[in-house]
Amino acid sequence: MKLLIKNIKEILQVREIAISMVAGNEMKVLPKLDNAYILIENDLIADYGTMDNCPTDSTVDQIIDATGKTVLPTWVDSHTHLVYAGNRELEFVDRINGLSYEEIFNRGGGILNSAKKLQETSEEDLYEQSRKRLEEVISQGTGAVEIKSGYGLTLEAELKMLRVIKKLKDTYPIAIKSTFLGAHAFPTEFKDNHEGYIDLIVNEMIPAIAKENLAEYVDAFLETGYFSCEETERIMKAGQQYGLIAKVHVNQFTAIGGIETCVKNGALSVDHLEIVTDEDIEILKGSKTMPVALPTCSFFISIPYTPARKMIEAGLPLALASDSNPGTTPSGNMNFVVATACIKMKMTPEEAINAATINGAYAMGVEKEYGSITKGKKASLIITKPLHSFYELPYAFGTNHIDQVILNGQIQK
Ligand SMILES: N=CN[C@@H](CCC(=O)O)C(=O)O
Ligand SMILES: [Zn+2]
Repeated sequence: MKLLIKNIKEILQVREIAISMVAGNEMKVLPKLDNAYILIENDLIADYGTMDNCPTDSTVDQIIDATGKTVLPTWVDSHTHLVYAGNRELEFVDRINGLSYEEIFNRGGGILNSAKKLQETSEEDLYEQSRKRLEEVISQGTGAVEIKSGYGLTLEAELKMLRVIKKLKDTYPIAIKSTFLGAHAFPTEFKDNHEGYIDLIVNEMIPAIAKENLAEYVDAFLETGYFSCEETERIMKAGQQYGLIAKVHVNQFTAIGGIETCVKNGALSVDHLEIVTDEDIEILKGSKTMPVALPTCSFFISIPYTPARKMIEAGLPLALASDSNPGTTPSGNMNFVVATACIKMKMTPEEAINAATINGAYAMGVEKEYGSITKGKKASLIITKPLHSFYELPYAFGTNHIDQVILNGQIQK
């Protein structure tokens, strides 16, 4: 099957030679091609170029005329919790009325509230609720997504979440990576027995998950009041023994040395980073760990934004992800993530698009297949409506600019 997209006004993120990520000043550059075509063969990008070299219509099976439109790789959302049960609208109103995220958690709300709901929800119902959110983000241009467990907090409920993620993976053309986040919060019964819960994670949950091959990554909420550096380190090390690489929630509210712990343990990414110290930046500089910012979480719960300018100017890479979850970011819309990063974090559109494509792909280990327009990569593309320029994507932040989404060569409805 050959699909030709022709008369494209501009193709963004064209990388003739595959790269794994961009850092520092390189993030300002978003290579593009004007008046161009892309040829898709089955699920892959077979070729691209300017219109003077476009293949003739008779050599292909299907043609899309993209006159006036922009084509870019689908978003890569490397941090979500989009499998969950119910929602937390009441806590949203509690926060409007003055309670903080921390106060709500201390009253038994927050993650524990979502865990209670999920434990009472059947696997079928959980799948049904979650697939709607997955379909929504696909229509919003996401072509690869990481999904975490962490609203189960018992062996049985964590397995239920991970099986739902697996079923989504087997059913939809979007690329999915799965992360075990049993260390999201201490269940009430382990409130005063942290060691007991870590023992359960290390001795029972991780081996059971590995046996069913249900996760690629392991995560923890490394934060004051949640998991300490030492507790997280124990979990990362246990994960390593089963081939699970760490991707960790860290520095959302406080800096307690978590970034150093994660880098030391070979974490693929450190995510949130609303609070970042100079020392953290130095530690990240010498590492292969991708920092990941979640600006729509900052937006929704009114906490500081990741200091993107400072980090990029120090030479670091940065990825952007949605954090889609019922508590701090009930949205998986990567278009809004990119716009928020430009508007609130002062990232340029070029930096933000790099962060939400190739750097996101690195942060979830799919950079060889996704994140750029490169021959041989998966044909997962966004075709926009006609735009004045691609700056309109973050500028007109409330407009749906997406005309069509193609995932692995398949046009989505
Ligand atoms: N901060 C930790 N975990 C999620 C939120 C969890 C929740 O409130 O349900 C996050 O990344 O923001
Ligand atoms: Zn998260």
